[in-house]
Amino acid sequence: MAHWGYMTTNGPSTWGKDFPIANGERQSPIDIVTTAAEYDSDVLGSNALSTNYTPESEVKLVNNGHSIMCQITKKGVLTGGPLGKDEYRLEQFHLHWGAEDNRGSEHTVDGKMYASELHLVHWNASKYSSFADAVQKPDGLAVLGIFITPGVACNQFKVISDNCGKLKTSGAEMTVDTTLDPTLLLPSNTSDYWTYLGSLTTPPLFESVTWIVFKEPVEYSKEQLLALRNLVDSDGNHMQDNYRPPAALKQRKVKKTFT
Ligand SMILES: COCCCN1C=C(N)c2cc(S(N)(=O)=O)sc2S1(=O)=O
Ligand SMILES: [Zn+2]
Repeated sequence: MAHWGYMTTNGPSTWGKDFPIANGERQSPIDIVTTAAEYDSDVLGSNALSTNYTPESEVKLVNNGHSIMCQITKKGVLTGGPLGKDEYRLEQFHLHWGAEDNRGSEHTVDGKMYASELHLVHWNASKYSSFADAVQKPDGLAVLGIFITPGVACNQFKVISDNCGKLKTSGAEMTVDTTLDPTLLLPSNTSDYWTYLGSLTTPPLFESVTWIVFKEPVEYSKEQLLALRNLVDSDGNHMQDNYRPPAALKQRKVKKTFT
């Protein structure tokens, strides 16, 4: 099987061959049509989404051939909002981005694409015994989606962007001794978000993700975005445009926590 990627020959339009769920009923990302999203005070309003992350003392960065990923060892927890009482544990975060600032995010808002999108991946530790056990369950994962727009540098992201040069090739890994507080990667407003039931946006495309996409974007500097674009993917090309375009909403409703 030719390895999946984002080129014409192995990109999102070809994934259905090896991963038929690509045309499933709850695929991600989606275009968020803001006027169609339903404000749902009781489910969402009652218990606010809450993150309780412990700052990492060292981070493991991996160029996995289709993104740059930061593996988390501390036991940060996400709960509340659409997740109810279940506690979801932070496992890793990674990003998707474009070759230019006008594209790169996976979710779009009324058709608008951002320059990049950060994904904090969590698994339901209240119901499952491990990440691998949770990854295929319909309520197994929760991913926070944060839009990224060019602007001032994000200090907390510096530990990743300053090391991209040493992670150039696919498979490269490194451990960096530094404190990283994942809370500081989030927008200042974490009350306003859209949420819906979806999937992984890369193969194996498991339909196991409760998506929480924040309305407020965060800023990264041009240099930080360029650092991402200089990474090299598993085909030896510049890792750019590693985003899946929006999938059909089908019979789903998007909820929002703000009016
Ligand atoms: C057995 O392992 C199956 C896949 C494990 N993962 C791999 C991804 N490519 C991936 C993409 C994710 S995304 N883009 O939907 O956040 S989350 C995620 S993941 O759950 O961390
Ligand atoms: Zn992702």
